[in-house]
Amino acid sequence: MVSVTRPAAARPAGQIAAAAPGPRPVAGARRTPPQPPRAAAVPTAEPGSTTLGFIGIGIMGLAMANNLLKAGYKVVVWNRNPAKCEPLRAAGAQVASSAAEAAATADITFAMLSDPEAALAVAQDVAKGLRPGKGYVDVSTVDAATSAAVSKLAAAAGASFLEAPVSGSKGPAEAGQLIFLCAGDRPLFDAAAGPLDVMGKRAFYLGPVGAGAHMKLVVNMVMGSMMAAFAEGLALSDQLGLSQQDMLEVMSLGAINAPMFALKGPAMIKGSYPPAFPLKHQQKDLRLALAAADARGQPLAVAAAANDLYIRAKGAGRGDEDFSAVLAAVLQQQQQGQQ
Ligand SMILES: NC(=O)C1=CN([C@@H]2O[C@H](COP(=O)(O)OP(=O)(O)OC[C@H]3O[C@@H](n4cnc5c(N)ncnc54)[C@H](OP(=O)(O)O)[C@@H]3O)[C@@H](O)[C@H]2O)C=CC1
Ligand SMILES: O=CCCC(=O)O
Repeated sequence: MVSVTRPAAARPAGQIAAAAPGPRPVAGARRTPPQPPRAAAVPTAEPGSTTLGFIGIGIMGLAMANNLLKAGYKVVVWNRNPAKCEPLRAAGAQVASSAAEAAATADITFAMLSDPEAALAVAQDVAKGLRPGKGYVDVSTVDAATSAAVSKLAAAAGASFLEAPVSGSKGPAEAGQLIFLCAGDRPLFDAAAGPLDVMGKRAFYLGPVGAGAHMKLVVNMVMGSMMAAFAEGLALSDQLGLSQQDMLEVMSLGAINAPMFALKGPAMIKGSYPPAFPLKHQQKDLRLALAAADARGQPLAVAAAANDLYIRAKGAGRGDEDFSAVLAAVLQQQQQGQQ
């Protein structure tokens, strides 16, 4: 993986910096509230010796954990519905009985969970297994406030924390071609370079906790709006008696060419939306991006209109289909307009 932002690993594999001793109590001094243990350095992850935790074995987690196993890392996994861990057990993973057990077993634990509520709930259990010298990397797409809350839980346990949401869907996850948008503890970013390299093609280090979440929400806000506009284009082409196939080809040759259109378009034309990126997650990302913009007084007129379409599609029972099923909401509106 080429990373513009990651320097060479800061320390040799396996070398753990000792935690600095806390300040001596001073007689007569005012009592200070209990401080969280200071985070000790996380050893650089190495295949063969490092145990990696993976929590959240959904569409993305399954592919990502599988790649870690294939690269030779020892992997311990946990999922709320334990049946989803079975393919990974068959591939050599250890299956933990709780998120806390996975985090207690692993040196660095990754989590790929559906939304802010899930990320926070699971982090509360994970924190019970975290210790100084361990790292927690949350790769779920959440808002910055949730990420900060998860970061605090890790810090209270003396562990290091990195938020690292990903760009790229099921295919790139399977191919180890994700793009990581990392922020938080820089030494953990360096220590996790190997696993990030196995799962992705590029890892950005963007700064303090919140920067990764924000970058992810901006990118997915644009993506959700693009997909909604694309769906409207397909519907309008059909209305105008044009070939949708021709529309795809014309778009593929011009400045608005995007891999997403070529990837999703042919199935959309057939009314087929096999889930790679579930529509309910795209709607969640638009909701979070709109809230982040609203908090800063920025209107997002296009994204807000797109969000309405995803809400309609979700309401029509399409939340677990691919986000390209937003076309179904466009077609439904089209039919209503014609009645
Ligand atoms: N699919 C994609 O293309 C991409 C998705 N993302 C983001 O990655 C995250 C996961 O996406 P994806 O894998 O597609 O989603 P899935 O819906 O396939 O998986 C969601 C995971 O979260 C778990 N989960 C949900 N609620 C809870 C809870 N309360 N407690 C414990 N576990 C819970 C699920 O467990 P269970 O199986 O038990 O329900 C499952 O493991 C989301 O934040 C999404 O926005 C980011 C980039 C691309
Ligand atoms: O969050 C999902 C992103 C999907 C993608 O980048 O293709």
